[in-house]
Amino acid sequence: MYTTEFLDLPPLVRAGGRVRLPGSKSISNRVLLLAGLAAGTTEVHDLLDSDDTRVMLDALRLLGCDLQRDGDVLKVTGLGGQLSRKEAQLFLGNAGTAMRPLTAALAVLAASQGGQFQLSGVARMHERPIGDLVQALRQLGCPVADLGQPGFPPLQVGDGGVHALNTAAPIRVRGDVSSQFLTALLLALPLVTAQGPVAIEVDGELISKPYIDITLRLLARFGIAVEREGYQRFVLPQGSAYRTPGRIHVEGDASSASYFVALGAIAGTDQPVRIEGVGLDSIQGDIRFVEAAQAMGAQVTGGPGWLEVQRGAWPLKGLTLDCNHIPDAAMTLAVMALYADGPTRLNNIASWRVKETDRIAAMAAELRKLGATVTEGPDFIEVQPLAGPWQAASIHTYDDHRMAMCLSLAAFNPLVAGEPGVPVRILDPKCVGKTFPDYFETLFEVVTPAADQVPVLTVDGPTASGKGTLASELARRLGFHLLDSGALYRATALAAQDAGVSLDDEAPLAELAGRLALRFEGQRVYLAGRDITDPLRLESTGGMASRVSVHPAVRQALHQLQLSFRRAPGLVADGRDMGTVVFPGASLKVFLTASVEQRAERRYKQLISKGVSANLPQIQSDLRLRDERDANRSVAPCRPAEDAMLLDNSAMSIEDSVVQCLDWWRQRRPF
Ligand SMILES: O=C(O)C1=C[C@@H](OP(=O)(O)O)[C@@H](O)[C@H](O)C1
Ligand SMILES: C=C(OP(=O)(O)O)C(=O)O
Repeated sequence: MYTTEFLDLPPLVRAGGRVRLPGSKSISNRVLLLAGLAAGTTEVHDLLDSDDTRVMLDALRLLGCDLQRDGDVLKVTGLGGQLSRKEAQLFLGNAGTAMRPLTAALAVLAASQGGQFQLSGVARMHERPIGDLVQALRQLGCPVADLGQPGFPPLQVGDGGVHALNTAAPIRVRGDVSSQFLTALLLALPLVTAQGPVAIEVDGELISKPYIDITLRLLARFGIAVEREGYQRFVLPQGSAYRTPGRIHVEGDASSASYFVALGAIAGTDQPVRIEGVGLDSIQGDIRFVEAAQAMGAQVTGGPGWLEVQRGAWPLKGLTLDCNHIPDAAMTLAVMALYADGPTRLNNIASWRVKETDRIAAMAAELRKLGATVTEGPDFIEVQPLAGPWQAASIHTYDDHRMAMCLSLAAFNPLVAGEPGVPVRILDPKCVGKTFPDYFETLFEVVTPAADQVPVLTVDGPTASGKGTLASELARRLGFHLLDSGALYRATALAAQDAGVSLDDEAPLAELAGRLALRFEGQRVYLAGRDITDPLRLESTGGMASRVSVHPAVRQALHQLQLSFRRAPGLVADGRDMGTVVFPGASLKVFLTASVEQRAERRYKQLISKGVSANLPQIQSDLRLRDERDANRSVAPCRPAEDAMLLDNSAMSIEDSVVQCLDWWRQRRPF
């Protein structure tokens, strides 16, 4: 997951390949709660691992459920309807699928067994309505206290006492704010059917109906057959009891699939975008996003557990659609609308206003930043395709995973072949952690950036100038790949040593460099499968690398390998000729220097701290020698590029240097 302050997406042109989706949030949290309430152990396969499921798991653990991980399987041993703890404070983040159902289940359990639970979440959760559910629970006779603003979390359910519940009369609940209130009652009320059946009646037009279908299907898997009259009246039969199915599989998330369906529809594809984990047989209502995407032009085929998407009509076709049945995936249509031939109007989406953020307002504001004309109303949004050029925009994401994922699709803006397009900056990309922590990594695996549009920042400088530390910190803060080009020369030197090749023998050295089997894995480096991280850092290896790197043929052999590090979202390249030779078009070139005395002292301290004996005057004279050799070699001498920014860090902390470079970087970006 990218935890950077922002993530810059280069303009993207093509897509294709295979995507494996994470598990469905809606199924995961329902299954977890049902397994937690049931007796016995449920093996949950392919559970979503994200913020929303983590808060549910934490809550179940606090309530006394036993949770055991076994590879990809989670074994949940439930409470069997009996509270094992009578008090707990539960933090539920911004997960509606945890807050609403747990409120109902704990209200019922606390009232009937004597208990008291506090449920809270992030600030936005405390602005998301829950009053209709609270009212329904109070009708039933459950004590529920508002701990903040009435009608919103935080809440306290139960007061420690045992209360007789009024299950004879139908429980009425409003359905037009969120279907999760009805879902919550359906999941919780089997707990109070000992005396007789319990009926729920919906007031007003129920929204987001397909989510009720998911609830009913999963209840059925846990042995509860709900009788129903459409979406108006539901009856839980007397004696309903959760029975674990033993083993249950979570489908891939159909809402998450929408971004990749859109990708296939928008991007030119060499091969289709294949989406695995969810298919046309999905029990999730958001699978019907496929129909909307097809209506806009996407070519979609699919089967059980898979979908394949390719661009069909181009530009896409604008559409007008009642999106009440696909409230989450519909957001994706608003971004597809940018690529359409006419306006797109999404109707009946009032619930967008009370989700992770006010999504109608947020979507309108961010699409306008890209240059679109957007009209919004209380329950609709209308987007006109872009008339003029796209604007490079810095997109606010409002701590809303879907804003981040949807707006990433705006990076496909080089609509005319040959146009470079503009980058899109996604602020706070870690918000995708709610349902799809690796969204951006997954995206980068299947997209191709526009030619020469992946940004590069080079850091060149002499030995021990601190460029390695600076470059890796810059890469970390920008979420970019890192090329430590020195490591390639060092690895070549080690490979030569292994093969008994002389460091002066240019042709065989170049041959070795050309087929270097190097692999970088986090902080570790492997050469032909052997971990060379430590030998790579030895002073003696540095000296050998300096000798190897004077050979033009070796430099040439490593050139292509270095270029291959330039991948989305961007690259920080550290070395001696990154800005001058390898990436002459880099957006920012930093040439880092420090006095020989300073560098020698740093190196000296570094060695001493590693327990290696060192001699300061010796290090100084070695450095002078290497500087001279590097600066005066005929090929790619270590000198600043003409357009490089010089940074003498002799008297600067690492953080000061990082801040300075990020400042320059920001100035060069079009946001
Ligand atoms: O029950 C569910 O799993 C959900 C129901 C929908 O909410 P509303 O019923 O509030 O529209 C949906 O937006 C949410 O992401 C998940
Ligand atoms: C509305 C959403 O989440 P929640 O389950 O918190 O309601 C969503 O995921 O788009």
